[in-house]
Amino acid sequence: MTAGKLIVLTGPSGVGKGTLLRSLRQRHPELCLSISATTRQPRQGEVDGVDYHFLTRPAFQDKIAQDAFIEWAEFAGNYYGTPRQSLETQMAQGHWVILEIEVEGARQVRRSFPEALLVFVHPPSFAELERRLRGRDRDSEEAIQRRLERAKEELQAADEFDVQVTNGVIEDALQALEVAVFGESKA
Ligand SMILES: Nc1nc2c(ncn2[C@@H]2O[C@H](COP(=O)(O)OP(=O)(O)O)[C@@H](O)[C@H]2O)c(=O)[nH]1
Ligand SMILES: Nc1ncnc2c1ncn2[C@@H]1O[C@H](COP(=O)(O)OP(=O)(O)O)[C@@H](O)[C@H]1O
Repeated sequence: MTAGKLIVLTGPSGVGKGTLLRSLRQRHPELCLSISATTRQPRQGEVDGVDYHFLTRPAFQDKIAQDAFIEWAEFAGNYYGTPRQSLETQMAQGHWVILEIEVEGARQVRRSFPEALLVFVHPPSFAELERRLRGRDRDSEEAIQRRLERAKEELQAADEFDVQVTNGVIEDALQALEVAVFGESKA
Protein backbone atom coordinates (compact mmCIF):
# COMPACT_ATOMS: atom_id res chain seq x y z
CA MET A 1 0.00 0.00 0.00
CA THR A 2 1.27 3.45 -0.87
CA ALA A 3 0.66 6.39 1.43
CA GLY A 4 -1.53 9.12 -0.08
CA LYS A 5 -0.89 12.81 -0.19
CA LEU A 6 -2.37 15.26 2.30
CA ILE A 7 -3.39 18.73 1.09
CA VAL A 8 -4.68 21.49 3.34
CA LEU A 9 -6.65 24.48 2.10
CA THR A 10 -6.79 27.25 4.65
CA GLY A 11 -7.61 30.96 4.80
CA PRO A 12 -10.34 33.18 6.21
CA SER A 13 -13.97 32.18 6.34
CA GLY A 14 -15.76 33.50 3.25
CA VAL A 15 -12.64 33.69 1.07
CA GLY A 16 -13.99 30.96 -1.21
CA LYS A 17 -12.26 27.79 -0.01
CA GLY A 18 -15.40 25.68 -0.37
CA THR A 19 -16.16 27.14 -3.80
CA LEU A 20 -12.62 26.43 -5.03
CA LEU A 21 -12.70 22.89 -3.69
CA ARG A 22 -15.99 22.10 -5.38
CA SER A 23 -14.52 23.15 -8.73
CA LEU A 24 -11.24 21.36 -8.10
CA ARG A 25 -13.08 18.13 -7.32
CA GLN A 26 -15.21 18.45 -10.45
CA ARG A 27 -12.01 18.45 -12.47
CA HIS A 28 -10.31 15.83 -10.29
CA PRO A 29 -12.97 13.51 -8.84
CA GLU A 30 -10.26 11.21 -7.48
CA LEU A 31 -9.49 13.76 -4.75
CA CYS A 32 -11.04 12.85 -1.40
CA LEU A 33 -12.49 15.51 0.85
CA SER A 34 -12.28 14.88 4.59
CA ILE A 35 -15.62 15.45 6.36
CA SER A 36 -15.01 17.44 9.53
CA ALA A 37 -16.88 17.28 12.82
CA THR A 38 -18.34 20.46 14.32
CA THR A 39 -20.50 21.68 17.18
CA ARG A 40 -21.94 24.42 14.94
CA GLN A 41 -25.66 24.20 14.19
CA PRO A 42 -26.39 22.89 10.68
CA ARG A 43 -27.24 25.63 8.19
CA GLN A 44 -30.29 25.25 6.01
CA GLY A 45 -29.65 22.46 3.52
CA GLU A 46 -26.61 21.02 5.30
CA VAL A 47 -26.73 17.28 5.82
CA ASP A 48 -25.16 15.39 8.74
CA GLY A 49 -22.39 13.11 7.52
CA VAL A 50 -22.16 14.93 4.17
CA ASP A 51 -21.31 18.56 4.95
CA TYR A 52 -20.13 17.89 8.49
CA HIS A 53 -20.58 15.40 11.28
CA PHE A 54 -22.68 17.57 13.60
CA LEU A 55 -21.88 16.82 17.25
CA THR A 56 -22.92 18.19 20.63
CA ARG A 57 -20.19 19.86 22.69
CA PRO A 58 -19.96 16.93 25.15
CA ALA A 59 -19.70 14.44 22.27
CA PHE A 60 -16.99 16.54 20.66
CA GLN A 61 -15.10 16.79 23.96
CA ASP A 62 -15.31 12.99 24.39
CA LYS A 63 -13.72 12.60 20.99
CA ILE A 64 -10.94 15.03 21.90
CA ALA A 65 -10.27 12.93 25.01
CA GLN A 66 -10.17 9.78 22.84
CA ASP A 67 -7.62 11.42 20.51
CA ALA A 68 -10.11 10.93 17.67
CA PHE A 69 -9.05 14.10 15.79
CA ILE A 70 -5.79 14.70 13.96
CA GLU A 71 -6.40 18.38 14.68
CA TRP A 72 -9.15 20.46 16.20
CA ALA A 73 -9.74 24.14 16.98
CA GLU A 74 -12.33 26.52 18.33
CA PHE A 75 -13.60 28.97 15.72
CA ALA A 76 -16.23 31.67 16.22
CA GLY A 77 -17.61 29.93 19.32
CA ASN A 78 -17.72 26.37 17.97
CA TYR A 79 -15.41 23.38 17.80
CA TYR A 80 -14.21 21.97 14.49
CA GLY A 81 -12.01 18.90 14.00
CA THR A 82 -10.71 16.42 11.44
CA PRO A 83 -11.63 12.82 12.30
CA ARG A 84 -8.53 10.65 12.48
CA GLN A 85 -9.88 7.27 11.44
CA SER A 86 -11.36 8.05 8.03
CA LEU A 87 -8.36 10.17 7.10
CA GLU A 88 -5.88 7.46 8.03
CA THR A 89 -7.87 4.84 6.10
CA GLN A 90 -8.04 7.02 2.96
CA MET A 91 -4.34 7.84 3.16
CA ALA A 92 -3.35 4.21 3.72
CA GLN A 93 -5.31 3.35 0.55
CA GLY A 94 -3.13 5.81 -1.34
CA HIS A 95 -5.80 8.49 -1.84
CA TRP A 96 -5.05 12.18 -2.00
CA VAL A 97 -7.06 13.83 0.74
CA ILE A 98 -7.94 17.53 1.07
CA LEU A 99 -8.75 19.25 4.35
CA GLU A 100 -10.57 22.59 4.30
CA ILE A 101 -9.77 24.02 7.72
CA GLU A 102 -8.97 27.24 9.57
CA VAL A 103 -5.43 28.40 10.33
CA GLU A 104 -4.93 26.99 13.84
CA GLY A 105 -5.87 23.50 12.65
CA ALA A 106 -3.60 23.89 9.62
CA ARG A 107 -0.69 24.65 11.96
CA GLN A 108 -1.43 21.44 13.88
CA VAL A 109 -1.43 19.45 10.63
CA ARG A 110 1.94 20.97 9.74
CA ARG A 111 3.35 19.64 13.04
CA SER A 112 1.84 16.15 12.71
CA PHE A 113 2.28 15.75 8.93
CA PRO A 114 5.31 17.79 7.88
CA GLU A 115 5.05 16.41 4.35
CA ALA A 116 1.51 17.84 3.84
CA LEU A 117 1.03 20.60 1.24
CA LEU A 118 -0.50 23.67 2.90
CA VAL A 119 -2.20 26.25 0.69
CA PHE A 120 -3.39 29.61 2.04
CA VAL A 121 -6.16 31.43 0.17
CA HIS A 122 -6.24 35.24 0.25
CA PRO A 123 -9.18 37.48 -0.63
CA PRO A 124 -8.41 40.18 -3.20
CA SER A 125 -9.15 42.73 -0.42
CA PHE A 126 -10.63 42.81 3.07
CA ALA A 127 -13.66 44.69 1.75
CA GLU A 128 -14.30 41.91 -0.78
CA LEU A 129 -14.01 39.29 1.98
CA GLU A 130 -16.69 41.12 3.96
CA ARG A 131 -18.84 41.42 0.84
CA ARG A 132 -18.60 37.66 0.23
CA LEU A 133 -19.39 36.80 3.85
CA ARG A 134 -22.47 39.01 3.74
CA GLY A 135 -23.39 38.04 0.19
CA ARG A 136 -23.76 34.37 0.93
CA ASP A 137 -26.39 35.30 3.52
CA ARG A 138 -25.82 32.25 5.72
CA ASP A 139 -24.59 33.61 9.04
CA SER A 140 -25.93 35.97 11.69
CA GLU A 141 -24.41 39.44 12.04
CA GLU A 142 -22.61 38.23 15.17
CA ALA A 143 -21.16 35.23 13.35
CA ILE A 144 -20.01 37.48 10.48
CA GLN A 145 -18.30 39.86 12.91
CA ARG A 146 -16.50 36.98 14.62
CA ARG A 147 -15.32 35.67 11.25
CA LEU A 148 -14.05 39.11 10.22
CA GLU A 149 -12.17 39.56 13.50
CA ARG A 150 -10.57 36.18 13.12
CA ALA A 151 -9.77 36.89 9.47
CA LYS A 152 -7.47 39.77 10.48
CA GLU A 153 -5.33 37.37 12.53
CA GLU A 154 -5.47 34.62 9.91
CA LEU A 155 -4.25 36.92 7.14
CA GLN A 156 -1.17 37.71 9.23
CA ALA A 157 -0.30 34.00 9.26
CA ALA A 158 -0.29 33.57 5.47
CA ASP A 159 3.51 33.40 5.21
CA GLU A 160 3.59 30.24 7.32
CA PHE A 161 2.14 28.20 4.48
CA ASP A 162 3.75 26.54 1.44
CA VAL A 163 1.71 28.24 -1.26
CA GLN A 164 -0.42 31.41 -1.29
CA VAL A 165 -3.23 31.86 -3.78
CA THR A 166 -5.42 34.95 -4.21
CA ASN A 167 -9.05 34.16 -4.99
CA GLY A 168 -9.94 37.14 -7.15
CA VAL A 169 -11.01 35.79 -10.53
CA ILE A 170 -12.12 32.27 -9.66
CA GLU A 171 -10.66 30.65 -12.80
CA ASP A 172 -7.21 32.09 -12.07
CA ALA A 173 -7.32 30.95 -8.45
CA LEU A 174 -8.43 27.48 -9.51
CA GLN A 175 -5.59 27.25 -11.98
CA ALA A 176 -3.06 28.33 -9.33
CA LEU A 177 -4.48 25.76 -6.91
CA GLU A 178 -4.26 23.05 -9.55
CA VAL A 179 -0.63 23.90 -10.23
CA ALA A 180 0.12 23.82 -6.49
CA VAL A 181 -1.48 20.40 -6.07
CA PHE A 182 -0.60 18.66 -9.33
CA GLY A 183 2.29 20.70 -10.69
CA GLU A 184 0.21 21.59 -13.77
CA SER A 185 -3.24 22.89 -14.69
CA LYS A 186 -5.91 21.15 -16.81
CA ALA A 187 -7.24 24.53 -17.97
N1 LIG B 1 -9.47 23.38 12.41
C1 LIG B 1 -10.51 23.04 11.67
N2 LIG B 1 -11.21 23.99 11.02
C2 LIG B 1 -12.27 23.59 10.28
C3 LIG B 1 -12.65 22.24 10.14
N3 LIG B 1 -13.75 22.17 9.35
C4 LIG B 1 -14.02 23.42 8.96
N4 LIG B 1 -13.14 24.30 9.52
C5 LIG B 1 -13.04 25.75 9.34
O1 LIG B 1 -13.88 26.39 10.27
C6 LIG B 1 -14.27 27.66 9.75
C7 LIG B 1 -15.77 27.83 9.90
O2 LIG B 1 -16.44 26.88 9.11
P1 LIG B 1 -18.00 27.05 8.80
O3 LIG B 1 -18.72 27.36 10.05
O4 LIG B 1 -18.45 25.87 8.00
O5 LIG B 1 -18.04 28.38 7.95
P2 LIG B 1 -17.53 28.72 6.47
O6 LIG B 1 -16.33 27.88 6.15
O7 LIG B 1 -17.24 30.14 6.58
O8 LIG B 1 -18.67 28.40 5.57
C8 LIG B 1 -13.79 27.68 8.30
O9 LIG B 1 -12.59 28.44 8.22
C9 LIG B 1 -13.55 26.23 8.00
O10 LIG B 1 -12.54 26.06 7.01
C10 LIG B 1 -11.86 21.26 10.85
O11 LIG B 1 -12.08 20.06 10.79
N5 LIG B 1 -10.83 21.73 11.59
N1 LIG C 1 -13.55 34.22 -6.90
C1 LIG C 1 -14.75 34.61 -6.40
N2 LIG C 1 -15.33 35.74 -6.83
C2 LIG C 1 -16.51 36.15 -6.32
N3 LIG C 1 -17.21 35.48 -5.37
C3 LIG C 1 -16.68 34.34 -4.89
C4 LIG C 1 -15.42 33.84 -5.38
N4 LIG C 1 -15.14 32.69 -4.72
C5 LIG C 1 -16.17 32.48 -3.86
N5 LIG C 1 -17.09 33.45 -3.97
C6 LIG C 1 -18.34 33.61 -3.19
O1 LIG C 1 -17.95 34.00 -1.88
C7 LIG C 1 -18.80 33.40 -0.90
C8 LIG C 1 -17.96 32.62 0.11
O2 LIG C 1 -17.41 31.48 -0.52
P1 LIG C 1 -17.24 30.09 0.27
O3 LIG C 1 -16.74 29.09 -0.73
O4 LIG C 1 -18.48 29.76 1.02
O5 LIG C 1 -16.06 30.49 1.30
P2 LIG C 1 -15.35 29.65 2.48
O6 LIG C 1 -15.57 28.19 2.19
O7 LIG C 1 -13.90 30.04 2.41
O8 LIG C 1 -15.99 30.11 3.75
C9 LIG C 1 -19.79 32.54 -1.65
O9 LIG C 1 -21.01 33.25 -1.83
C10 LIG C 1 -19.10 32.30 -3.00
O10 LIG C 1 -20.04 32.10 -4.05
